Amino acid sequence: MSTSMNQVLIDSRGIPTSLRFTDASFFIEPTKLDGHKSSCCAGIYRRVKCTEVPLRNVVSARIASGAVEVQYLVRKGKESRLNLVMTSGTVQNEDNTRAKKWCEALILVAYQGANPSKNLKVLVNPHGGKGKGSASYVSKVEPILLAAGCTLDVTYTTHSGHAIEIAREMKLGYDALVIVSGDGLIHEVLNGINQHEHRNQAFCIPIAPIPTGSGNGMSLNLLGLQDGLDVCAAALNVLKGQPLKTDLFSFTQGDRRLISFMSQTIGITADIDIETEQLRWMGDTRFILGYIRAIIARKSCPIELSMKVVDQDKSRMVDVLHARRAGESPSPSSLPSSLLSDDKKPDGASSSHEEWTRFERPILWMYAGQGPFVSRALMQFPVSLADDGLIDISIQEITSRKTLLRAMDGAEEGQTYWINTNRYFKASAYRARPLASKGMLVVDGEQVPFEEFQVDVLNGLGTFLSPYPHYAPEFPVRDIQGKTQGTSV
Ligand SMILES: Nc1ncnc2c1ncn2[C@@H]1O[C@H](COP(=O)(O)OP(=O)(O)OP(=O)(O)O)[C@@H](O)[C@H]1O
Repeated sequence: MSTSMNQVLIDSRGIPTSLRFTDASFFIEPTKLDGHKSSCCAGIYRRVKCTEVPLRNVVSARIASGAVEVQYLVRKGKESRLNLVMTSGTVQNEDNTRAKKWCEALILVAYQGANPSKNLKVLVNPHGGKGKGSASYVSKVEPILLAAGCTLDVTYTTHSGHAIEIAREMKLGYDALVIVSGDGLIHEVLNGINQHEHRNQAFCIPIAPIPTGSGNGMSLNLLGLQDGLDVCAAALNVLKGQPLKTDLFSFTQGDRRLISFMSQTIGITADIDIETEQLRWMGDTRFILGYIRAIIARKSCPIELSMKVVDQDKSRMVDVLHARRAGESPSPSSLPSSLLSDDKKPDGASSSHEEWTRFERPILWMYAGQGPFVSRALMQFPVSLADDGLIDISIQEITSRKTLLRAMDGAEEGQTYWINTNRYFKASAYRARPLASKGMLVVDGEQVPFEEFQVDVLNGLGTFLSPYPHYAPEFPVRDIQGKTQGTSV
């Protein structure tokens, strides 16, 4: 029997079990005597069932009262969500000191040398999404964070705007801000940080969303489609994620300045958010219902829109995205000159990204922002990069009801789609002004009166925890006709 440093033998409820790890996985291998009872055969073991756990899913390993305890996250089935489980057993043929060393060695590789015991500020919104934030936090998230030995400073928000106050006054010593809610609370936290006495330092504390809101766009962008709505996967990201720098946006309207981290939207897409507020209990289905309602009404949105356009060629945007994912360095300040060549100038107008270009056509909606998903059913910015210094602007010109409804092909459970809007731009800034009666626009879920405003990019000011060096990979993209545009955009 191997007694290598990477293995210990335990007695797990009467079953001799080997625990070992490699560079990639942790293995639990129950063993039993191969048909013999004689002690002379005690060394001959037959493996009965082996469990392999990715090392990343290992949360804790320790010795407690002479027993080894390892906690880790596993899925019951390929498609199912993660759950925290524990394997434990008394140490066999080993002394406690060696088993303790084994636990330390496992944690060292499972955390790649990082400290598992983080100092965390946790904000829980009991009101977000279907109202299950508190229950999910207590039953699923907190046990994972405590298992890792984290120190938790938890606040349950009591009113709208509460998270702004907390973030504005918070201490700077936290390793991360854990936001148990949807995108709306992240928006509040970033706006609180923006008013912090030590703003720049506060912006460096990474934010880790735990998806208990309606849309949970940021969580989907960081964790991907499979894990983006899984609170246990998000808790694991708190422990194991690496800081990902993201652009933020400065939204200026008169004297008012807001930080936006995800999106600003005007027209039908804003109405969807506003008019389905009372359907919060439906989760993200409320957006699909709202979309159908809005398309039937098909209200136009008369605005004057000007942008500092950097690119408007979708296929080139996909190429740039792939190049960045393949490791090419970002080039926000040195955009390829080809992007600005004469044949690609927007609407034939003369343009460099320092010049304003007017978009003159009548529209149904405008969605500007970053991060592929705004909700599970809506991949609004599939070619978005986290820190390219640009804002993606998607504009739906007025078109037939039939064409618009066909976008719903992609809005099935587990499906995503790119509303193949008539126009998609990357810009360094934009301005919008209502041309008719003013309504509301929506900034990261916050309703704001639609009056003239300007948005500028704050390059790389935001920090989120992420398992990936970019937004999560492999977003399948469908266009409005339901045709696949690419599978790993
Ligand atoms: N205790 C509370 N009672 C009422 N509202 C609250 C409370 N705490 C926070 N809020 C407000 O709840 C709003 C909605 O939260 P959040 O946006 O996180 O969830 P959501 O809208 O369901 O999700 P998403 O933005 O992902 O669609 C926040 O903008 C915040 O102002």
